[in-house]
Parts: sequence; C-alpha cells; structure tokens
Amino acid sequence: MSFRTQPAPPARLNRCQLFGPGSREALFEKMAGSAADVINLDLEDSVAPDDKEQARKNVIAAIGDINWGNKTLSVRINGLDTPWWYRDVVDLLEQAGERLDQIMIPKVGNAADIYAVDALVTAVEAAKGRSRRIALEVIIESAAGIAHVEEIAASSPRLQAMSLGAADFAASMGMATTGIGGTQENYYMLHEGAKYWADPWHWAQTAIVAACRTHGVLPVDGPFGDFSDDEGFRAQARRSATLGMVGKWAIHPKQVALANEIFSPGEKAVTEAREILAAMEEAKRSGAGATVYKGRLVDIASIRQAQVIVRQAELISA
Ligand SMILES: CC(C)(COP(=O)(O)OP(=O)(O)OC[C@H]1O[C@@H](n2cnc3c(N)ncnc32)[C@H](O)[C@@H]1OP(=O)(O)O)[C@@H](O)C(=O)NCCC(=O)NCCSC(=O)C[C@H](O)C(=O)O
Ligand SMILES: [Mg+2]
Repeated sequence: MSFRTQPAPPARLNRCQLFGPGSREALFEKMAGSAADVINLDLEDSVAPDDKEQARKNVIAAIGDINWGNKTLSVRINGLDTPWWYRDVVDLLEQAGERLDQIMIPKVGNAADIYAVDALVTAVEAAKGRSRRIALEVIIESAAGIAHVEEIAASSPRLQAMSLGAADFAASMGMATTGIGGTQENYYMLHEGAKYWADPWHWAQTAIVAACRTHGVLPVDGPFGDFSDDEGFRAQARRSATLGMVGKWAIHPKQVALANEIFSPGEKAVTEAREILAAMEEAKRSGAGATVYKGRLVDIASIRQAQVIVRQAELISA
C-alpha cells in the first residue's frame, strides 16, 4: 500500500439506481415503492425541452410529498452546457425539502464542472441554512470525461458516486453502435473461423473503478438499454461486479431485481469469505502469513478480498 492509504467509499448500498423522467409524475410512487437502493428523478435527457420547467416543479413537490423510505434520493440535473442547470440546482435547494440526498451531474468533462456545481450548491445551502449537506454523483459519458476521470474522482469531498453512461459515451467516442451497454455485434475477435465477442465497455469501466477506488467514490455501471433482455443485463452486471463496480442503473422496474441479485453476494460467496477469514485467523495464531483453503493459497491479501464480500453482506443485512 502506498503511504497514502486508499479511502473507504461511502458505507451505503448502491446496488440499483432506478431512473424515471421528472415529467412522468405517475411513476414517482412506484419508484418509491421499488426495491432500488437509489432513486434518480431525471430532469435531463428523458425530459423533452418543453417539459423541463414542469418536470422541475414535479420533482421539487415529489421530494417532500412522497415517502422515499431509506432510499438515497437523487435528482439528475441538466448538463452544464444547457440553460437549465443552474436553475435546477437553485430551485431544488431553495424549494425542495431536506429529504433530497444527492444531485447527479451528467456529462462531466473535467474537475471544474464539479467545482462549479459545488460552489453553487455551497452558496445556496449557506443562504438557505440547509442543515443536510447535499452529496454529488457524476456520469462519465464523454471522451473528455473518461480522459479526465481521475481528476473528476478527486474533485470534491461531496462526490459519492460515479457512473458510466454508455449511450452518451458511445456517441461522444464516435462508436459505431446504437446499443446501450452489453455485447456489440461487431466487436469480436476471430479465431480459426469462430467469433469471440469481447466487451467494448471494459476499459472505460476499469478506468472508472481505478479512479473511484483511489478517491473513495462508489463506481457504478450505467444503463442497459434492452430491458427485454434479462440475461444480457445479468451478463453485463456480472462483469461490472467482477471488475469492482458496486451497482447498476435500472431504466425499467424489471431491472431492479436483476441488479439487486447480481450486486448482493450470494450465500456461498459469503460463507467462503468468512471461512477464509477464519482460516487466516487460525494461520495468524500459529505465526503464519499464508495457509491453504480448499486446496488453494490464501494469505494476508485474501483477508482484504474476503472483507470486501463480508462488508457488502453486512451492509445488506444491517
Ligand atoms: C422505458 C420506459 C419509457 C417504459 O415505460 P412504460 O412503457 O410505461 O413501461 P411498461 O408499460 O413496461 O411499465 C410496466 C409498469 O412499470 C411502471 N414503470 C415504468 N417505468 C417505470 C419506472 N422508471 N419506475 C417505476 N415504475 C415504472 C409502469 O407505470 C407500469 O406500471 P403498472 O401500469 O402499474 O403495471 C420507462 O420505464 C422509463 O421512462 N424509464 C426511465 C427512462 C429514463 O429515466 N431514462 C434516463 C436514464 S438512461 C440515460 O439517460 C442514458 C445515459 O445518460 C447514458 O448516456 O447512457
Ligand atoms: Mg447520458
């Protein structure tokens, strides 16, 4: 470990973030009643320009009127290249109650984007005497965002989570696809006549995970567009979880259970992790730094690996 130790991310569940357009008020109670850990009320790309003002009013009212239980409640504001974003921030913080937890900033390109929102949030919080500090989350969904991912992850103590937005990311990168996440038909290797499909999102995900883990931010996988394809969603989510991401967006309610399933460690994995910790306790007592568990090496690094799984299981059962 470096002299500068890795900060822990916020100790909260983020297995599924359920999105709904701020212009579709009828969905809000259903979102609140879902099993998602995080709710994202959207003012950005799922809301048509003519509906922006009304959507903002709907969301402000819903924050106070609806019982959101113990969910993290987040609002996605409009991008910093639009005329709507500053009023999204000001009206939300001046008019919505204290129940709002977080603001999501889309299409961030560098640390200065977060600095600008942080400065505005800080000023309105102070002016209104808000007692609860608003957290921020960001979406990496542009070439600039991924190029500056580390400075973005380090940008503000308010920053709690960072997602990959596959749709805008693909567009910004000029990727030849209209698919949102998952396998892409033309992204394959050929070996002895057989096609092997690789994962075009992998490198961006690992860049996000590394930046987030360096700065104590939760790395999250974004949308999977084809909500009729449960197995496709599961496969993408399993890859993200294996790489270190803590959760995934749901753009339809049927994806909530899928995300919760994949990002909750199974009983077998938790039992195995606890057994590894017990085996290492035993090894330590006899003065050893390594031992054998089920025919394989476990050592002090295995303790840290097992703790990731046990900590997630404890958060879920808390
Ligand atoms: C995708 C949808 C437009 C589909 O809506 P709809 O046609 O109403 O779906 P169904 O008829 O299948 O709905 C079945 C029941 O579920 C309720 N429902 C639908 N959507 C939601 C929801 N989001 N939350 C809670 N409940 C929901 C329906 O009312 C039905 O209920 P009932 O009649 O009682 O059975 C719609 O799901 C939708 O708008 N989804 C969210 C879209 C969104 O927010 N998009 C933004 C995030 S993705 C993105 O921005 C890309 C990203 O930035 C990137 O660049 O990658
Ligand atoms: Mg987007």
